[in-house]
Amino acid sequence: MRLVNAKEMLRKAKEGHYAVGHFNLNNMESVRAFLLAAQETHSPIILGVSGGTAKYMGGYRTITDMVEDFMAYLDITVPVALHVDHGKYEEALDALNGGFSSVMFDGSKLPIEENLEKTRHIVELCREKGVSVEAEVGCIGGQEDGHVAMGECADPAECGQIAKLGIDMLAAGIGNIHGKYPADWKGLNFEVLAAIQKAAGDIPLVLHGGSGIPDDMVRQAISLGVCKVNVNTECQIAFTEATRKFIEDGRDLTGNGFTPRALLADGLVATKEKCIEKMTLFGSLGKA
Ligand SMILES: O=C(O)C[C@@H](O)[C@H](O)C(=O)COP(=O)(O)O
Ligand SMILES: [Zn+2]
Repeated sequence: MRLVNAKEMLRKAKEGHYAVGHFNLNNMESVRAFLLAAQETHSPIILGVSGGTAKYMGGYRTITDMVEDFMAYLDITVPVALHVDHGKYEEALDALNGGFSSVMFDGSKLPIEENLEKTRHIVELCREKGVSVEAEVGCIGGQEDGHVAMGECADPAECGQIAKLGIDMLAAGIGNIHGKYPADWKGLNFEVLAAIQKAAGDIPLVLHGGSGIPDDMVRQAISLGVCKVNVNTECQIAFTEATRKFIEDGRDLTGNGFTPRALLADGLVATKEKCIEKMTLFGSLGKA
């Protein structure tokens, strides 16, 4: 199966009251781990690529070719969307030219008028190529410049404005943040989430910062209209901890003692298991 855009998988998720997992790629092992997890559980999946990952992995075209070739090699038959994550304007255009099937343009740090104008333009370009579009309103913070944000909430009126531009999904702050949540985090704001969904009509909503949110909050968010949940940090931790344990147990010294593929094998398995755990929580198993 070829890459698909995220429109149809999110429409089905909305109708079926579950969410599709968005998992960030970080290296070749993560490509393999997420594709195998989705195929094994018969789940649709969205593979997210940040600007940093695009640079690390050789640019958007290289990643498109790698994912498509892996899909053919592993005989992947479930729907897979390849999605720019938090794309700046130029990154969104590069990914569009590089064969991505879905694009997030993140104009949330711009004045709202500029965010609307640039999102409108990205939507026009993506429509021509059958590529789905995610927009963002109300900056979703994280640990930046040594300061841990506590989670901003977006303005539902602004969400209503951007939803009218023909986007396919909307990311809006509801108290969620990227990375590890601080101990005194107040939780998701479900009143704001309900108001945003009302303002955005039937546009599927996206929950960023999906690592570390208590399961019951994730379920409630899905029941209120979240159809895509982004996860990166928990998968990175799973990979790193498993790899560290492999070394600390001295297993890297078995065999010839210097094989990189063996060194990374446990990390791959741990990433796949974490992905399946999250897809189970999101309710997407068997929905491909
Ligand atoms: O960290 C990235 O580069 C990707 C994230 O911003 C992603 O969009 C996301 O929201 C995942 O959040 P996390 O699970 O808290 O890392
Ligand atoms: Zn994010």
